Amino acid sequence: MAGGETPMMQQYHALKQQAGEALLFYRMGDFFELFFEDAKVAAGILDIALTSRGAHDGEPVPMCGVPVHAAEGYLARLIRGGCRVAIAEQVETPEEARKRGGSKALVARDIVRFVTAGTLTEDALLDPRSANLLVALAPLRDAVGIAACDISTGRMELEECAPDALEAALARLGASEAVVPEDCDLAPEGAIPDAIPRPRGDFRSEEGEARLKALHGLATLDGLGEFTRPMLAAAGGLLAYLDHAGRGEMPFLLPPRARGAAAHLAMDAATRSSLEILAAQSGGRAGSLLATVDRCVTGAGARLLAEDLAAPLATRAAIDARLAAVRHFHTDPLLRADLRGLLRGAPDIGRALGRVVAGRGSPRDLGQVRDGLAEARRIRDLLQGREDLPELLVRTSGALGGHAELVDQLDLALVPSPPTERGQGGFIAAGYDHALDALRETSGNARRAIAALEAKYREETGTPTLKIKHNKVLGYFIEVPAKHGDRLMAPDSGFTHRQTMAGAVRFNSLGLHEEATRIAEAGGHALAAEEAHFEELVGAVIARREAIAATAEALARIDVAAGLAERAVEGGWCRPELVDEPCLVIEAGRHPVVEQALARGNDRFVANDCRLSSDDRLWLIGGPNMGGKSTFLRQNALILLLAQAGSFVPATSARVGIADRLFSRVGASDNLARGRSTFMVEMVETAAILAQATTRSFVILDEVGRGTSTYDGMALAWAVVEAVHETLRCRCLFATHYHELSRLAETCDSLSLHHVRAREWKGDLVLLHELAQGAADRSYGLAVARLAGVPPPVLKRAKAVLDKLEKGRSETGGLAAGLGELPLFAASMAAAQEPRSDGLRGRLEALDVDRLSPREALDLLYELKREAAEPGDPV
Ligand SMILES: Nc1ncnc2c1ncn2[C@@H]1O[C@H](COP(=O)(O)OP(=O)(O)OP(=O)(O)O)[C@@H](O)[C@H]1O
Repeated sequence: MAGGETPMMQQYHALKQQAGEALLFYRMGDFFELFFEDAKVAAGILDIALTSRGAHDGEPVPMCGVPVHAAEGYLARLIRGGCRVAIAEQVETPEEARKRGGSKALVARDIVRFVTAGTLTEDALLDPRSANLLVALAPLRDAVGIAACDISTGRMELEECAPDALEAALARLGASEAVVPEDCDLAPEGAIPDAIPRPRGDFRSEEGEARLKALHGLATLDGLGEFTRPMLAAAGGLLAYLDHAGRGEMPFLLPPRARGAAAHLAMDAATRSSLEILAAQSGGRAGSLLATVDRCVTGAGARLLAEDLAAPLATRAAIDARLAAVRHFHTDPLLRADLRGLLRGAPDIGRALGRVVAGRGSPRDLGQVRDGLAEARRIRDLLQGREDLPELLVRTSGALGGHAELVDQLDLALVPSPPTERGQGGFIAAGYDHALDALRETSGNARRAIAALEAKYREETGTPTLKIKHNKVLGYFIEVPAKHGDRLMAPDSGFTHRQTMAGAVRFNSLGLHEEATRIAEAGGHALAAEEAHFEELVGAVIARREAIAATAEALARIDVAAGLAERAVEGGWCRPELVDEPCLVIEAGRHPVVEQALARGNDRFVANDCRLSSDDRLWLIGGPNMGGKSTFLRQNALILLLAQAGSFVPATSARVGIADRLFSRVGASDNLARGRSTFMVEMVETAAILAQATTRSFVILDEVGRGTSTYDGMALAWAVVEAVHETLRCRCLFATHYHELSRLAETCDSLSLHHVRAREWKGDLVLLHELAQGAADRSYGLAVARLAGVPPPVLKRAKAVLDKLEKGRSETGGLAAGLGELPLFAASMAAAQEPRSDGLRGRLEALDVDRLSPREALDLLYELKREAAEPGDPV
């Protein structure tokens, strides 16, 4: 700290040190000020003026500021800009400071909260249709614990995964903020770009267990589920960070749930992005599967749907339970319409509750809890009056009620539309508290008395322009235009002069003072009474927080089921049949996103069948560019994903064998940001499939190998198809341009050939988008190029080159000449794995170790080593 620093700057620097990397919002009166680098960063992001104040080390101090009343909007922009903000408030009034340290004393300030992307609860800062997750990662031995929470609704989940599955787990969660132990290098590059390092000691399992027990007042966690050490270590890191961010004020957290990996369909980051599940590859929600499927009428429903699609299920009973609920709403349009009507009016009680429990609730939040719970009860009545309700709906509707007492209390206590500001009062309903009513009556009477005074003074002074006004500085006062001022200035007028303005003079009077005092006193007491009621209502809500959160979750689940039913009716979707054997039999399947896009242009989507089964599990699909190969591949992956998420699917019938993992590699996309070439990405992703897929997986591969030279590409594609067929033995759709691969059908029993149809008509290419049996008869590259507007001279030249190449092919047998003589994949794998026999191995095998003296053993070891190092030795 510089020696000549003002006390304020000293205080600032001390706070900034605590704030660390976060921008420091330093409260000064009605503004939050930022200084030094913080000011430059904030001014840049917020596009506000950068000024300066005083000097530090002889240099002017850069400064910018935002008004406190508008701080939320600025905070939102800073958070979106990737910043974290520490809020330093004045923790005493200037009067208190003066009392404490004399007239020049500096008001004490302290950081009261860190605002970060993962710790938001404010409505204005959150997207109503997306969850906002904070995650903590704890590597422990050979596993990583993951703790994830959404403090806007209190949901918390713990899971554990292998380090190489971390990237996929993070891709599923899509957290807005992550914390990790300092000096840990588990981050798969780029997966958690801005992870915040926190003290290692926070990430200990004992710490996590102790914090969870303390938070939920439990002696043991056994009742909540089975938590592993890595899970608890991650929970420790998460809770410690929340404690730090809230400066000891913990946000709302429900008891954590353990997530088992086997319960869900696993998908890695590349699969998620290529299938465009929650976001299109262009970045936004528009064009994603979620956007096409989502018909939820509440924000909470939309959030739950996103979660369902991000983590589809892998157990039949759980999927069937969801499907039965969707079917119930699907077959009953009236019920669906009524229900959705009620849901539409239900406020987001999950998030309102989150704010209330975090101590940031407003009267409006209490009103939302009241209205949401009342609506939930209506929905329960609607559902529970019905017969043959599926089990999931019985269970969820059971969580909708039980709040009658609280709703009654809130109903009586609050006005119909309570304000977001609680400082002004006015939210407690008349009739709830007689003393409060009396105080309001008093101030109402006094207001009327003031109006009467105004009339009286006008008459007495003969000044019809006399007015009684009110402002923050003077309170109530009497005002007359300057030219009438003298009349009231007279010593015996009964008025006392207060202020002379350019065109008016202001006065006080005894009568006015008395009434004003009555108003102020009654008003102050009324505010205090309302505040006390607010606290008591908040207490009542907090006491039932877990039941309210369960209601919020039940409402979301019902909204998702009804929304999926609505979507199914709209698109003519069917209920899939889930089975355990590995098959995928889809009749007239469609790609929901492409179909919707085509419909906008009045184009029709051509539906196609898919029939994968144990003895026909690999389809090789050829055909022209733009023919619809990628679309077919993806639509089947999406149908499987939707089915396992518990949704109806865009097909006339679907029999889906439950998959454990879904892999999608569609096209080779550049990932320059991560410093890998197109082909490298393609191979890394293919390697991941070959390493991880099981017989229960479903894989779609689109033109693997196209990112390199023809020979290399075809050779790789060939070997990958063989490996999928022989080793992985999983269901797979494989699109390719390499005609030569069709020869694989001769050696691979469970592989069949298919193509997307096209026709040339009067020299033009007609793409039928229709899938047919058999290999593609020819390629249509030149025809597609013509369609795309490649100039005729270029096409003509290409045609000449093509003729020449084709002639060469027919003479030599082409690219695949000689491949027929290749040993089968299984045989070549067996050869590769056969134990190598050589001289060294032979000598070692023949050795009787027990009969060697130590000296002989050592000599022999030297000899063997020398032999091993000899050039040309096969070891
Ligand atoms: N079944 C279908 N019905 C109607 N239109 C379709 C269908 N399938 C694909 N299309 C249209 O054709 C376009 C190209 O489809 P797609 O990308 O699947 O072709 P492709 O065969 O994979 O092409 P390429 O080999 O060039 O990658 C799509 O954007 C869509 O507009």
